[in-house]
Amino acid sequence: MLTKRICKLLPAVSGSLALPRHGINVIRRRMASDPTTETTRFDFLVVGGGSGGLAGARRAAELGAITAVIESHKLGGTCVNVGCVPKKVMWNAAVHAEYLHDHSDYGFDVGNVQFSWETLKAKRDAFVSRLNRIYRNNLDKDKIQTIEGYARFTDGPEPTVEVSGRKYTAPHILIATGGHPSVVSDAEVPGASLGITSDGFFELETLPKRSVIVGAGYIAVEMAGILSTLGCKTSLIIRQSGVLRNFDSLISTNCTKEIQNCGVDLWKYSQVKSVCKTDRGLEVTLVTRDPEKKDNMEKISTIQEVDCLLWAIGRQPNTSGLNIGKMGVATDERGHIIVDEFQNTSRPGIYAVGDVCGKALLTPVAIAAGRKLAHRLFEGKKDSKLDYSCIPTVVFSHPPIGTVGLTEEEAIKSRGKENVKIYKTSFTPLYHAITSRKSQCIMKLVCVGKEEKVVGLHMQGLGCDEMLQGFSVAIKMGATKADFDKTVAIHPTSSEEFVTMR
Ligand SMILES: Cc1cc2nc3c(=O)[nH]c(=O)nc-3n(C[C@H](O)[C@H](O)[C@H](O)COP(=O)(O)OP(=O)(O)OC[C@H]3O[C@@H](n4cnc5c(N)ncnc54)[C@H](O)[C@@H]3O)c2cc1C
Ligand SMILES: NC(=O)c1ccc[n+]([C@@H]2O[C@H](COP(=O)([O-])OP(=O)(O)OC[C@H]3O[C@@H](n4cnc5c(N)ncnc54)[C@H](OP(=O)(O)O)[C@@H]3O)[C@@H](O)[C@H]2O)c1
Ligand SMILES: N[C@@H](CCC(=O)N[C@@H](CS)C(=O)NCC(=O)O)C(=O)O
Repeated sequence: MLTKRICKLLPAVSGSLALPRHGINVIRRRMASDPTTETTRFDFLVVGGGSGGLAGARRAAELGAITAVIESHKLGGTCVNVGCVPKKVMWNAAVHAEYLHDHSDYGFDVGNVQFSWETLKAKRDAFVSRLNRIYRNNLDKDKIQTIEGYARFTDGPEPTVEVSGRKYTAPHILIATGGHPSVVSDAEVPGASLGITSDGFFELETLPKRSVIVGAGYIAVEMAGILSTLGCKTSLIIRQSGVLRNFDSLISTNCTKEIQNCGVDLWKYSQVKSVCKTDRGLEVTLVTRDPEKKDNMEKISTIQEVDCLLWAIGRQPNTSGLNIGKMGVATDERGHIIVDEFQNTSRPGIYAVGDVCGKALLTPVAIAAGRKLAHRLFEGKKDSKLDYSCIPTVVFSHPPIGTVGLTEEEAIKSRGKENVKIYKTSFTPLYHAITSRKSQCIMKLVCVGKEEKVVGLHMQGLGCDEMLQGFSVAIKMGATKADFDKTVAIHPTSSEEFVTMR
């Protein structure tokens, strides 16, 4: 069963493994060590063995390029080790906890159910370690050299990368070094370093009893939902009135409600003022200034006996140690590498993909950009580039959110209010017809022009995570509202509402 699941996650494990077409002799010839400079040469040198780097490297090798991947930590990068994969395991566990509440309504007497975080963590860690090994095997099978260590650029007649005193070069070097969680310094918030980030969340050995999460984005919403649903008293501290403020307003408003519906204690218009350690845990002092209240007075509150303070306030690119400034690789004010639509940096022969570029920080985006680049460089497909429009994304909240394309606000801004037509609905899914626990399903279609082209689709509700991919295909193909209406509904499902909206 596990093997089957891994294969689904990693198609190449079970599928045919494409070896470089030129064979091993060519590898010897092109992966040559220059005895005068002791620099090893490849066709393609990839810095970072995460989603984008691995995908780009493997596609390049398949297309015949002699390739190496440099990784300083664990193969698989953020997604495999401290991101999507372990997060989804935790979300699945939380979904079990939710369903447990509904079992008696569905006629099951499950008695006194015990939950072991320790068991879950051990199984999750074992799975992640297995993925690390699979990725290593995949690289070996594809004849891609894995170089362990931290890469740093050194300039010379050509861009060169140094790892543990050894030098490597290639006519094409890809930077796919991802990012790391942003932190608040103790100077900004005294005691801030007593907290952890999402990386630390995956190291927790026991389920915290009392957690405080700071942030209003994907990670804050997902981790607050997981902890609260698994039984930890959880407070979420947000600076404004709602979470996910960059999402469509319907999603932001509804998710802000749902997060409280799953037991999270939400502190709006609040920020952490200070943190201190007591013998009963952390004491987190908050400052709240609520503009919705008449007096709008600053209020100071304290949350005590906190055993997990988690900062989830965004991510920073891994560029500071690369020495790329001296290479003529331009970065923005936050350190993200600036690339054009073909992932070219400002230095010819050096490219960047994934989180390090700071645009759409999602695994499939990094993978797709890496693969498109490989086709351009090693298959001569000069127009091969990723189209960054209409990228579907799911937030694994409770219930999950699915969203693709323009928000209502973006459509109005770009097309004018008179050219935008909105269809929306809100209902209680049939699953909840007989449960005392309820969650809503909300849906919105954003259409533009006379033809009512669907340019945005936003939803939150049971099953919305798995519902999104198919609708994204239709929207990418340019479907109109009439195309949606022409499609016969599937009953009884929540997704049918999208083809019967009026
Ligand atoms: C908690 C969390 C949950 C997430 N959930 C999802 C999700 O559900 N769905 C989704 O699509 N995305 C999710 N993401 C985002 C996703 O993980 C990233 O977008 C994706 O991993 C980016 O891939 P990348 O290749 O750009 O970088 P990474 O995967 O971060 O890989 C970069 C690699 O480069 C290595 N590296 C860095 N510097 C050097 C150096 N100088 N030398 C050698 N190696 C170096 C790092 O060790 C790392 O392995 C999540 C992220 C987090 C943090
Ligand atoms: N399911 C998924 O696909 C998934 C899951 C996890 C992560 N990711 C990716 O990883 C990225 C990083 O996730 P993230 O949640 O860390 O970042 P994020 O989604 O960018 O959200 C961070 C939010 O935290 C708030 N914030 C920023 N600084 C703050 C501060 N000093 N104090 C309090 N709040 C602050 C901001 O919200 P306000 O401005 O509203 O205050 C900001 O939008 C995401 O953007 C996403 O692309 C994807
Ligand atoms: N469905 C994906 C593969 C699954 C996937 O996204 N895997 C993540 C980690 S579990 C990844 O980073 N893959 C990099 C790679 O497959 O090269 C694809 O082939 O595009």
